[in-house]
Amino acid sequence: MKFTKMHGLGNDFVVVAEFSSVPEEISLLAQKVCDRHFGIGADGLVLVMPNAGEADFTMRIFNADGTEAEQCGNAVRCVAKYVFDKGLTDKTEVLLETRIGVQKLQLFVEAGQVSQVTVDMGEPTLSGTKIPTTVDKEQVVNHPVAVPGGEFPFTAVSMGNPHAVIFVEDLQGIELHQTGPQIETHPLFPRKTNVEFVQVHKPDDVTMHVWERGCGETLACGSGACAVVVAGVLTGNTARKTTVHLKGGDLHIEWREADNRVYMTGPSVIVFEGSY
Ligand SMILES: N[C@@H](CCC[C@H](N)C(=O)O)C(=O)O
Repeated sequence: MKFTKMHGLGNDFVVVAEFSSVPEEISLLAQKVCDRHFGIGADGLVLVMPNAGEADFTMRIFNADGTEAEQCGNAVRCVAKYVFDKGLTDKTEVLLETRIGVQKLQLFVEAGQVSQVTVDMGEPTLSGTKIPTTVDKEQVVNHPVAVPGGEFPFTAVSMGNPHAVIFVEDLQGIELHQTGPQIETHPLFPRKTNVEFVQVHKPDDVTMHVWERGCGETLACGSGACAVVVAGVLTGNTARKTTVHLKGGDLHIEWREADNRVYMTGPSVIVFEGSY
């Protein structure tokens, strides 16, 4: 199987474009290739496939534990670079079908290669049961979650996948590897959740650390950064246009008032090619 190793701000993926549909044993394949000791090593396995409908391509994303995610902002940017840089398209506006629908990608090209991508990440879902959480409210804002590591007020946002966003005074005081998995698997979240801890420097400038569902700590999470800005606006912590600093670099996020959609801009990188 030919693959391309890519990353979006250190959130890394094995990208494969060899299949026309999802293979039966995809969960096992994802676990094997993502293993950092016995496989290639990645946070996720990404399939790029042809699309039979209005979109240009189809993407599916599988976490390192073999579970399928509905959405992945960093992987979407990687796919944009993959299809353009490899000559599968010459369009700079690409339609990509993911499990949450067709996403529009704007590609910025420098010297014939994609350097940055803006992704229309769609409208956030805020209804507690739709995210899903077990909290039956229109919005779940600063709701308490109690775990052995402490009690935290979280704001729940779905960007197609679930996120629990927690604003804290000092990120250094957070034991991410302890509290992350405790919140990820808390009964409040029937399909588990991604967990973002955020420190606000200025309303348009925040730092986020992320514990991802199905992967553990990653260096960046695109859908998570979008959820952070939505939660930031709902809680009065951030502006609608905010730079989110992650361990792997920066993302520029805008939750646009005019259309209620979230736009994410950031880079993606090809690291190497191989066969497995
Ligand atoms: N890193 C991704 C999100 C990947 C999926 C996530 N772990 C989930 O299970 O929802 C991103 O950049 O959005």
